Amino acid sequence: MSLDLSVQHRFDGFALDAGFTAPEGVTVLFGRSGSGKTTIVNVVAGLLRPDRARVSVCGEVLCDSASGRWVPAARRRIGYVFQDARLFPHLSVRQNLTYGQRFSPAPLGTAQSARIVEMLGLGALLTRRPGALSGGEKQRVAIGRALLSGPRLLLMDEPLASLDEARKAEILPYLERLRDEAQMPLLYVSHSTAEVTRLATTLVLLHEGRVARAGPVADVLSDPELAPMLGVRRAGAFLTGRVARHHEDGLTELTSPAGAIFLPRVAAAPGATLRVRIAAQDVLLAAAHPSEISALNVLSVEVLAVRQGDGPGVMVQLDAGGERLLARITRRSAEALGIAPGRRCYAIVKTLSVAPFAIGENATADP
Ligand SMILES: Nc1ncnc2c1ncn2[C@@H]1O[C@H](COP(=O)(O)OP(=O)(O)OP(=O)(O)O)[C@@H](O)[C@H]1O
Repeated sequence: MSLDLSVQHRFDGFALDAGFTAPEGVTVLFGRSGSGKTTIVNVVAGLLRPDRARVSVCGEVLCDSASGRWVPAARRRIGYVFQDARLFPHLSVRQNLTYGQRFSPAPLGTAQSARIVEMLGLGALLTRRPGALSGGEKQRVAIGRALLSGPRLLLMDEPLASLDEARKAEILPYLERLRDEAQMPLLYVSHSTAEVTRLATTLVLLHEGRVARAGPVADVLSDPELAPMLGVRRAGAFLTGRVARHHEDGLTELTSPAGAIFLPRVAAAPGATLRVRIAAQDVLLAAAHPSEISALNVLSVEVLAVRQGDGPGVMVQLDAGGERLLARITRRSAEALGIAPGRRCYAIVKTLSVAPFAIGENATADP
């Protein structure tokens, strides 16, 4: 079950030339404004007929300019969730949910529909009108409506962008469940590194209409060569860890291949596996194990690569027990500490620098 895509298209002043494979799970299209994310989504949906393209979903060719094949949007069996929920205000949640089924070539049956209503927590909302729903609830209905039409692929174009932080936090666990249970590719456009960390299985980094890099999210986020495209302040990798215990002083302790990690308390139960995003600029490096220091997270690491920036900073890629971290330090410090590939040192991560929104459940990792 995958989406395979290659597309070339020109607008006045913009050329798109991109190709990638999106396997099951969430493939996030990430890149600056105007890098071509929505154009790609529109080609996959069948809303834009490009100059040249080949798009196939689960082996079925939907568009092939070489042979002239073009399956119209309505027959593609693709679900589309937009930034705004676009529900019908005069219909109940139940009627909104079933609306898409009327036009679908393969709508879900009653049992599967009930399963999706349960997965998205919509049971208690079925008789309400959209006007009586929060933004997060509306988006859950929009996702449910897309799923009930029986899609082979779900397209989500910044589905959280119109929500505040509280509503985002409310809907993310549902998206995680969808990722882990839907057994289809989800193509997801986002500007948010927190969403990428939390949801992505695969990351496609777009830069000026081209794929700068595509691959497993941990590999792409920890590549120091890509940091300039992400922006040095936004660059950072993540560690996966398992909740070991909640301490009485408000900290949660994770065990990870990199060592123990302490976080402000998270809601996840002991045993849950989490991804913890660690921004490169929040990591300090020390040649020796520091003593009498306030930071709780001190990880033994090995330098894998060093990337020199244009300014005074360098981006250092680190191996932490088999996982990858990035640290952004000054060139001056790197020279003083002898930071070079193969050098063993210590990465210090200030406990409270790990933002709660950046912590997500990750059913696929098993440290
Ligand atoms: N219908 C159109 N006609 C002309 N130019 C277009 C059209 N649609 C998009 N473009 C241009 O193509 C480029 C890519 O647009 P696209 O919407 O795919 O970018 P994006 O990465 O989704 O951006 P954003 O993050 O701001 O939504 C932009 O320069 C945009 O102005």
